[in-house]
Amino acid sequence: MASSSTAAGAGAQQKQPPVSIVCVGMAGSGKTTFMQRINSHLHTQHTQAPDTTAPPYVMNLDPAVRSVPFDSNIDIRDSVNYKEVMKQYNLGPNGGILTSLNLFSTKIDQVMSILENRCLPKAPAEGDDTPAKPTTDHIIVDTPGQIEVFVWSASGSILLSSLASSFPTVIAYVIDTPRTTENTSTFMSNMLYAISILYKTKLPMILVFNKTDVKEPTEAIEWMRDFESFQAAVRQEEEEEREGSGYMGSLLNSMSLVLEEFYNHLSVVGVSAMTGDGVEDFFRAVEEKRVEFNKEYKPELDRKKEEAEAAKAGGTEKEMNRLMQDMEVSSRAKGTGKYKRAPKEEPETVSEAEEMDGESEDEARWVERDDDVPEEEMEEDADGSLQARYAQALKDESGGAAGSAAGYIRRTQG
Ligand SMILES: Nc1nc2c(ncn2[C@@H]2O[C@H](COP(=O)(O)OP(=O)(O)OP(=O)(O)O)[C@@H](O)[C@H]2O)c(=O)[nH]1
Repeated sequence: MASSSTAAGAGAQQKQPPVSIVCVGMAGSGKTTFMQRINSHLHTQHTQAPDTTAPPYVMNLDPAVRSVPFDSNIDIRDSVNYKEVMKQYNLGPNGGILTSLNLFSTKIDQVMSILENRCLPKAPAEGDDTPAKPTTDHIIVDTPGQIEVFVWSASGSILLSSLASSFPTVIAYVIDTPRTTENTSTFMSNMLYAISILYKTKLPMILVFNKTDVKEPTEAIEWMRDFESFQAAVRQEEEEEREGSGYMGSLLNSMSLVLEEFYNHLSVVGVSAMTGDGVEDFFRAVEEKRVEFNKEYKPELDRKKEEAEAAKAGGTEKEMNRLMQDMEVSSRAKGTGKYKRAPKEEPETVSEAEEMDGESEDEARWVERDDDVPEEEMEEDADGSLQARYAQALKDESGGAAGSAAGYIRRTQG
């Protein structure tokens, strides 16, 4: 406990943003029990060291859960009624969860501003040297048991990327150890699931082997660290005819070689959400991943964000230029704006007509609207106000995060 509390306390004094821990895992792996355990661990820590630690900020993103055994600061069920969504849109359970998440993610702007307000360290008043008391050091997030609905949906991506853009974010992939280590193929299936989540979310991941009170993850960890021991287990299963054909065995063997690189990117801890065993190891891994996030993931995320913003700004500018070109052409053609035509004076005498013919074509056809107005002001008046209005309209169209989130969902979900 000492090391994790020290890390949390030191983090607070340097005014680091809290780390957000997103718990994902298959149904029944023990996510909710694990959430309850880490929540109570952080509360106990805060009771013991109130000046250097803070209780966590808790979010529940599972719309279908009937009751959660911990208090949530933000609960998706407060904004979306899962049962109503199913009824109204005539959906099944998974469609209901997906649509509820989609509806919730259209409010991501509000959610993020609450999170930032409550969880980011406040800047001290000028001249105030006292170390800031942490608001919170951890944001913990529970997700639906249907992992694919969360990880593979547009709304899941929006929620995760929004979190990661404001806070160091870590995925805690909770695994049911006794079931996963039943045999090599179940183990491999679970690892492939983890790999798909790692590559989809592009966030640092901790493999949490849960239920260690029932079975220690020693075997699983050995399989990850040493592919030869995994291959030996595959051979043994084949000999015992536990796992069917040789084809399956050679596939598993090849996979174990391929996955070696993936395993190197992970932190692995064994915990028992039931007894609390291993929770300190988990928080040590979180601190490691926080550092890794800031060093490796954040620069990449920032680069992507800048690229997206530049592309958006570039796109808007291009649109604006095209629009302005169109406007110039049409105002030239129509004789409006700065190309407004002077009312044509009819020559009253032949000499007047000759004089008028002698004027340069430009002078005769295109005259400034008001000679007393400086040119820059004129341009602004003629085109600028319109330009500003169009720029505003384009800005409005591209929308804030919520607008773009809604658009993104519409586009990706059809
Ligand atoms: N023995 C043991 N049982 C556990 C542990 N953690 C969870 N369980 C049990 O596993 C079952 C599922 O736990 P939950 O926390 O509901 O799992 P979940 O992943 O949230 O499940 P969903 O809500 O369906 O996604 C429950 O019966 C828990 O009591 C543990 O560390 N040890």
